[in-house]
Amino acid sequence: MSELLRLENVFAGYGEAVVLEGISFSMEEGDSLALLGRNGMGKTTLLSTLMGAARHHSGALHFSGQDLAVVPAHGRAHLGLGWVPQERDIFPSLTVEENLTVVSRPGHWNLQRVYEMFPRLNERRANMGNQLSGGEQQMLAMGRALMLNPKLLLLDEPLEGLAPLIVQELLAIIQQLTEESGMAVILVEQHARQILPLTRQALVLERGRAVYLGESATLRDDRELLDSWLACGTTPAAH
Ligand SMILES: Nc1ncnc2c1ncn2[C@@H]1O[C@H](COP(=O)(O)OP(=O)(O)OP(=O)(O)O)[C@@H](O)[C@H]1O
Repeated sequence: MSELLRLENVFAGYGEAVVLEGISFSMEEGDSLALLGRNGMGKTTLLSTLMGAARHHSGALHFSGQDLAVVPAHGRAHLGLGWVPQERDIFPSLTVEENLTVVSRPGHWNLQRVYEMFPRLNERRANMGNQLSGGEQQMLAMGRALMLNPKLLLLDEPLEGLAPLIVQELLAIIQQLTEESGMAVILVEQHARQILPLTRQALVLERGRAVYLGESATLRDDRELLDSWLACGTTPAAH
């Protein structure tokens, strides 16, 4: 496997404000990373920095052999970055199928494969984006990102606010993506216990700094670490 993403001592934020301080990690092709931390610790800012939506101040940012810092935001999807933002941002007045095809690029993921992965979207293919439940919107946002055939998929709190049954359905799909698809995935979550079993490595942010970078399995088994950084080691998962 070759290296896909490398951050070295990255500082980033909004305007002059610095949110991320000295972040370093790397991922290989097909790798998976759980990006964890409590509210406001910088998880979304890290994804936004990769997508060019937050301001990169300093430090090396390499993706797929290129210096990402010099690639404008609009060119990053083309390079192979797929983003599913927390807000989902689906097009409300387009049908499910139009949402999926409007941004597609050739590759393994096509309409048929996306419908196989998300049978609910197939059932709803003629519905408008604004006629979907929250869970269906999340599926559509993920399906649309897959249609771009990214090398790295960024999922920002995909389970947020969804009913338990949908959460279980999405967790099974995310597991297929992280374990079988060959695509690399960064998964942002506040509920660490649900996603640590699905990812190879984990990065925990605390006020914009990395306080843990290592195997997800190690973090999963360490209640003390989970409690101190995430306050979730001994409490039941929220969903
Ligand atoms: N557009 C913005 N402009 C200025 N500051 C911002 C902006 N977005 C986020 N911030 C600040 O950056 C810090 C990190 O926020 P961020 O959204 O990255 O955290 P997070 O870990 O993703 O939290 P959450 O789980 O609530 O989404 C916070 O202090 C937040 O107020």
